[in-house]
Amino acid sequence: MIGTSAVASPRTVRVGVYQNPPKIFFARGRISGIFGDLLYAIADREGWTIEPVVCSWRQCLEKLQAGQIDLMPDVAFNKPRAQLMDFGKTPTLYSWSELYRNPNVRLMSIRDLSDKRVAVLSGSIQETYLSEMARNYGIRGVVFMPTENLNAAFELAASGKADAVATNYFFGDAEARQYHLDSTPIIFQPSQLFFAAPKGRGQALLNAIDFYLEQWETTPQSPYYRILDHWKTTARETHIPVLFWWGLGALGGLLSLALLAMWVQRRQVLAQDRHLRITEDKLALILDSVDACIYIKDTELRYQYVNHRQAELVGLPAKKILGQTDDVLYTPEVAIRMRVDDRRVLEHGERLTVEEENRSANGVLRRTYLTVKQPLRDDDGEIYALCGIATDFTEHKRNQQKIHQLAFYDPLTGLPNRSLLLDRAKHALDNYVRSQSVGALLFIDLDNFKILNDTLGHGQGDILLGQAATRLGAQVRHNDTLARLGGDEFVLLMENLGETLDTAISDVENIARKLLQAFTEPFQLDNGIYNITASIGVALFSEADHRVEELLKRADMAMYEAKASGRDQVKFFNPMMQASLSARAAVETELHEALKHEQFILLYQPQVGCEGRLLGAEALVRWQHPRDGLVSPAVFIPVAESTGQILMLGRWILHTACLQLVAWQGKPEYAGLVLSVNVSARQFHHPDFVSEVLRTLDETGADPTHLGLELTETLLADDIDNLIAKMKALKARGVRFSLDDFGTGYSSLSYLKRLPLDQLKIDQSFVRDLLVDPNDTAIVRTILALGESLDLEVMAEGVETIEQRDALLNLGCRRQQGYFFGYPGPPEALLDGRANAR
Ligand SMILES: Nc1nc2c(ncn2[C@@H]2O[C@H](COP(=O)(O)O[C@H]3[C@@H](O)[C@H](n4cnc5c(=O)[nH]c(N)nc54)O[C@@H]3COP(=O)(O)O)[C@@H](O)[C@H]2O)c(=O)[nH]1
Repeated sequence: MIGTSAVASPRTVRVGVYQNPPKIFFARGRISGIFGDLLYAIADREGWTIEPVVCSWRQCLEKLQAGQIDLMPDVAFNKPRAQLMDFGKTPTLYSWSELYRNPNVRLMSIRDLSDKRVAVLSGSIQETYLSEMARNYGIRGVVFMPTENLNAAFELAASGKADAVATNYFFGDAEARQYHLDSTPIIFQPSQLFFAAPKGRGQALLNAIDFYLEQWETTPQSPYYRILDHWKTTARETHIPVLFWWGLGALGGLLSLALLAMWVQRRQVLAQDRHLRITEDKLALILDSVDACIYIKDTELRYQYVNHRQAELVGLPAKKILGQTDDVLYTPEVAIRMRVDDRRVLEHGERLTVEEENRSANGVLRRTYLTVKQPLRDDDGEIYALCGIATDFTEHKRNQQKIHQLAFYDPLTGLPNRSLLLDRAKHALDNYVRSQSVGALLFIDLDNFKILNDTLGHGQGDILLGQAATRLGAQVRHNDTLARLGGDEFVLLMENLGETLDTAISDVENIARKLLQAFTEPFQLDNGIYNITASIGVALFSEADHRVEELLKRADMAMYEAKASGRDQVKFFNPMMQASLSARAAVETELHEALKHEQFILLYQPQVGCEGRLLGAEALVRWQHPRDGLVSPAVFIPVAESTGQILMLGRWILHTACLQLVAWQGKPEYAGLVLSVNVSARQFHHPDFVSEVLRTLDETGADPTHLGLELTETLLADDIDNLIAKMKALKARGVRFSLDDFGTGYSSLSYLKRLPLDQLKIDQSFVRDLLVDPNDTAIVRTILALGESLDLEVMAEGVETIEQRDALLNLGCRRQQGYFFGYPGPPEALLDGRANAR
């Protein structure tokens, strides 16, 4: 995620480590725990080598001040410490402290601390804070028992040598169970935990740590959250970032303390405490200034206390709320839901965290609250009330939804994107394995969408895609997932189609037909209407091997079959397609060997002009397969193109053709011939294509003016300016260009005019039916006229009979190629063949 390093200086960083799991501890020679993992994640990116220095908390503090270590993790910020060491800007964790008691000791409020022995980590923030608190509250006789490490403190409390132990919540919650200590309601001092460095000597390290923390803490997928997750500190069920929980926890801790103090004061009646400095009024002031709704309800669910924010939410003054129940304040649905939750708290003593959606007082603004409800107990542990703290997290929720939307939905159509589809498909397949209820994946691809994009522009293409998504969406069942994979590709995932294959197939067929019908009406674009069709490939779950990728591949193959059969069709994946897929995979594997051992040859087919004069030849590659003999390029060129092997093969073909040209240059009868070489789109688009051709010409010494490159119309679909630039660079050296298979694809006239072409080659399909289909005659005539107006030569290919030859001559097409003049053969055969004879 991070592209640049914060400081980028490789160095050894000495880090103090002490036992305080899960935040930090030393295990197997490494620093472990949340701080440890974070530090290593940062060190990996910064090139730091971490050198752990094991020490007790106090020793670590001393070493840090003496500059014997460079970093100390897990240090709570306070002003005195800030005099002695430097802190980063971004807190690493948010925590609070808590007291854990020996089960034989009664410890319900801070007042009970009187004459108690409290074990604390020596020099810790808990020691300082508790002694200050005891002094402020006038609590006498508290004896602090400082220990070198937290485990020793817990041991003291467990063995009865101390009555309680004070520690941070992270460590305490996990350890208290092991030592059979009970947690108490006494929680205090929310704190922010940092990495600290020696005063004035570690700013660069802290900056680097801040750099990562700042970014990671605002990014849900970052290492920060992964690490917290790993140490089980995130609240998975609500997917709320851990920071939020810590913030809420800290607030909760503070408020609980305040509330508790307030109620304890009230209940312990003015009792003995003349020393109590914090009055109820002051606490109410604090509670009113907090940005959260706080309330207390008695066991009859009547409000006993509401703070200012809660009164605002309800829209009544606090005194009008007191004594009321939710039935009077909220809509019946909200009141019922609240009552159910409140009962759980009061009757079962549960501490609940619930997400609530309430309307504001004026009933218009809908806000989302994260509410913590907890029971309040008296000295005997009896529940006498509940306390609720509701934090408005509407903004957070909105942001969360935005992030989710961006991550899993396609912005153009609002449909699920590829990630969400893959996730749902995986669940669907898992479900299929369990239930055997058939499902299907339909791959929907718009026909010739590229033409729309290229001719009317991407803006119009987007409009059509949006409308297509709406039309498709209207046809699908509620529980199915319609997704957009990208471009003009949509996928429909259908589940629970029943257990018999026959019904499933007919259901899928029905839906697929409806999807095709959705395209029968023209689409309304900005400047008029546009007709388009779609092709659909279907793969059924029952046929797949339970892998999403395989299922997608099969549906994709079936979709291509639908296109090959004339488009606007539905095809189901069948084993024949699988066979062709396997054969293709075999070709791909064998091509590696073939390229390594140069198992290819070039054959040359004559191209003739007036009176059958030999003008040149087209080089056509063949694979001399050691087992299968001569293999047609129709079998292996498409595979080589899709795997990229065409790049290596193309280089060999060009090199061999150039060597042939050089051989001809020495022989007068061949010297004037032009040799045409087919170039695939992938080859041409390679950034080094031009330099490779020029280098081959230079290395072989072939005359560039006798080399022709045959490009296909598919090339014109991509970045035309780049295409023209490349052609011009080669043209400058004299290389010639033909547009092959002309008439089968689509070529915009404006493009054609800009391309530095020499020749159009009429596709053989038009020549084949020239004598029987007047349309083909018209097409050939049009291409010839086009060639004339653009000043381009026109060559017809696929001429097999004398009648075709004559018909072409009559139409004015003098340049011809085809079996009638000669089959592709060895170079010597060019002059021996019929080319000469005709
Ligand atoms: N990128 C590269 N592609 C190549 C190369 N060599 C061939 N190919 C492409 O493979 C496809 C099949 O080629 P091939 O089997 O060689 O067929 C060519 C001719 O043999 C065939 N042809 C020629 N005359 C006739 C005829 O009278 N009748 C008839 N039925 N077929 C005939 O046409 C093919 C030539 O097509 P074209 O290239 O479009 O001029 C084919 O797409 C080749 O392009 C290579 O080296 N690189």
